[in-house]
Amino acid sequence: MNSPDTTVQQAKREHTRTGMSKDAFQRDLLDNLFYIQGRFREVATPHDLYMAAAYTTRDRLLARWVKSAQTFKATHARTVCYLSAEYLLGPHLASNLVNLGITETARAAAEELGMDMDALIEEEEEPGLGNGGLGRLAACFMESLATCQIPAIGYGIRYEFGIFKQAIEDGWQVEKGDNWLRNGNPWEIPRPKISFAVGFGGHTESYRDERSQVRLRWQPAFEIRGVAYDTPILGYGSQNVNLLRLWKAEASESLDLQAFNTGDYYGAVHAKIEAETLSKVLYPNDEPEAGKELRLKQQYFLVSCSMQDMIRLHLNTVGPLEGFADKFTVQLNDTHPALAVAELMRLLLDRHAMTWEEAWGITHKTFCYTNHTLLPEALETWPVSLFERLLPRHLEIIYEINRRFLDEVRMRFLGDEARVRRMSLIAEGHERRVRMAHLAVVGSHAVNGVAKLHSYLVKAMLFKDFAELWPERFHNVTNGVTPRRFVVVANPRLAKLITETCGQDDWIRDLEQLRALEPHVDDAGLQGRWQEVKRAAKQDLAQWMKQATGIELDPESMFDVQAKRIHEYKRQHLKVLHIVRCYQRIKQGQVQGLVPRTFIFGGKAAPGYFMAKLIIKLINAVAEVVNNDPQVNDWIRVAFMPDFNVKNGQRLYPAAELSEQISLAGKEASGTGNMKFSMNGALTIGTLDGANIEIREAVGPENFFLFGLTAEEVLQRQMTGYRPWEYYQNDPELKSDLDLINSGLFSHGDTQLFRPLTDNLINHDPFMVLADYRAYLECQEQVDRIYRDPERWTRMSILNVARIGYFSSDRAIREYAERIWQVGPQPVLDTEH
Ligand SMILES: Cc1ncc(COP(=O)(O)O)c(C=O)c1O
Repeated sequence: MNSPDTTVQQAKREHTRTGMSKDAFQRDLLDNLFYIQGRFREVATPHDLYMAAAYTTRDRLLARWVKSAQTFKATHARTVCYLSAEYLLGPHLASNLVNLGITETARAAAEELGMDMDALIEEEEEPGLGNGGLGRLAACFMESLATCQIPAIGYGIRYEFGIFKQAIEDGWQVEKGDNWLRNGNPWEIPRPKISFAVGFGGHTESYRDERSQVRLRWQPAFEIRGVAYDTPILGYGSQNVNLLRLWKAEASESLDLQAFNTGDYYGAVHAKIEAETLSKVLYPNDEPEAGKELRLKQQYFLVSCSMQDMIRLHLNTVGPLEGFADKFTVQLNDTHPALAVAELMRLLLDRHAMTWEEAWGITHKTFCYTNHTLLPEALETWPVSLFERLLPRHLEIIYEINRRFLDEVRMRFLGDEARVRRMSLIAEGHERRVRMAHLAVVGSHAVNGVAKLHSYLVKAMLFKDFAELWPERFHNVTNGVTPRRFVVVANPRLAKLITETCGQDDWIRDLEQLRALEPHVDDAGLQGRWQEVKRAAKQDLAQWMKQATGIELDPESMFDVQAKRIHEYKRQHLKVLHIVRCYQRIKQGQVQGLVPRTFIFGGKAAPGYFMAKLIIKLINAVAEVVNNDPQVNDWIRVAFMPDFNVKNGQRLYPAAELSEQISLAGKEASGTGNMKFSMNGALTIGTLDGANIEIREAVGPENFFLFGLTAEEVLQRQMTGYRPWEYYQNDPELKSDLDLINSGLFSHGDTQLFRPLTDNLINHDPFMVLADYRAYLECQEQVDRIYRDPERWTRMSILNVARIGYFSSDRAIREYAERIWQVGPQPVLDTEH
């Protein structure tokens, strides 16, 4: 062991701000506390300490970040630009410490100063700049891109208010503003000089250029500025740091000047405020809200800043724009940034004087598009009239793209005008609308779905006409999630056990290596420790839940969890019916075969989605009765975790034993929560939907609880006529469960409260809850049977983890890199340490 003297000297010798030893970290933590927070140890609040720890960690990223930028510039590295309206990042501190490889060092440094690193990590407010799966996928992809050493820039919007915070009052969801920047954000670096003007409104006009060619240009009515805020995204075990560049809206200087000069002080300030509303708030819906002008403005703001930035970078590093598509490949995360196709065309045509053919050649080679949903209500369209008013030049460009595209369709499919109408970028009707998905497909050279079944349905149904025209354009890349955040950070006990069992921690970088667990699956020692790890995580969650909600969970019971956005297609109400069935059976003394269970839900409902909010109320109403009935609460309890976000997800995944993935087959594109649960040793009860199918194949059908209609059967029933009331009438238990919900038992005598939900199920049931009810109950009985055999259950749990390696986002990123982006790694060399 070093003497104190020598360690202090070592720390001094180590670079200030980048030294990786405990002493260097400690010294810099105190420095940052003093020089950034202006505090000393005795008076520092937990928030001051968190800020100091965050800056100390960020300092250690910056050298790698600068090195990465230098490397990518010098090598002219091909770069992936990920365009996404959402990034659901989760807290940075713990994840950056893991990726730097200094979690234990930092912990020890903090401990010696009398600080608890876990408490500091808790202090961080997460940037909730996304709604759910799509935004979280973007965050996993950014981390995996850096881990796979692929140069990348993530472009998005720096919403001042992210996804609302959910509180539960009287069982109902109440939304609270998410002022996440209130206490400062130590992870971002503002770049006031990287800023672009974004126009709106006005008109287009023709003029003659210097070669007397007639050209078009746009004279916007007003402009807003987008200013870059950069966050470094570090890869695991690599020096590569990628850039997340988020745009904040500000008033343009010209607007300022005009208004102030005319003496209209109030008007000037007002205009400034109005400009800034553009990046004020994330739309809290999973689906687009029809006709919301601000949302279209946000989308254009994102793509205009991002495409202008790429062109700036290209001109600064590579030169002439002819090679743009060799330098950049741009991934459109759903249709929200699809306008980028028209914007790049505009910039190349109007600003850089290219011909249509030149500009289209580049644009088409640049873009790739990921589809995320088959739900018709989620397919974005915008009224042509709104485009005319806000983006007149883009509308002209879209019309021209459409004209040329439909000519191609007519040539290929002679006389098939119905097909032409179906494929047009413009939907005709009483209100003409721009189909953003069609714009994305036509403007991209690659289109992908996010799980095998989904990609198949994208080709066979959603974009059937397009797949017939361009079959080579369609791909599948099954989603993945990062094991760093969702195992190493979220579940350190499990990570330690895996590392000890496998004899190394290479699995963190190469998740397929989890296979090394498999030979140990019958080892009683491992099984015992595996159960211990799960029990400890359940106790942690129980403790948190008690403190957050007052609800007592029994860690000896099975933790059965459904956590995801609340949506009818995800069928949280199917799980409620199961709870009501358990309740009735226990009340009637039929407890044979039952296993004590804790039913845990988490998830937000879109603020305007009445049925989803009623489902939350129903869950809490059932919870109130069940949890307060001593006759049943030894057997079952129900808890709703408020404010399901990334941070709370990290509490849930490690503690879950049963993962509920029970959407109606054909509706869930992929799901990523399913992967996170399984990676943490939960067994899945699920339908053949989204990535469940591939998870089941990977972990083995015998280690997965399957039930329900297949996507094909769903289609057949829809075609032959689905009659939910027949299930209601013919299944006495189902009838009695629905009747009990309407009896007022769960609603203090109110027999009408849940009627909209139950009536909808009995009469319409668009997501076939009643058709799958019986199969679900039977499958749950099988779950109980196996849970009663802990050895068997644990074995299945270990096998789930051992075989889940495919669902790492590193694998997904490698597939994109090879099949879609044609981009390779560009390692950044460690020259300092
Ligand atoms: C906060 C949050 N919301 C939503 C999701 C998506 O869940 P699912 O894929 O089950 O819909 C996730 C994770 O995958 C998440 O972390």
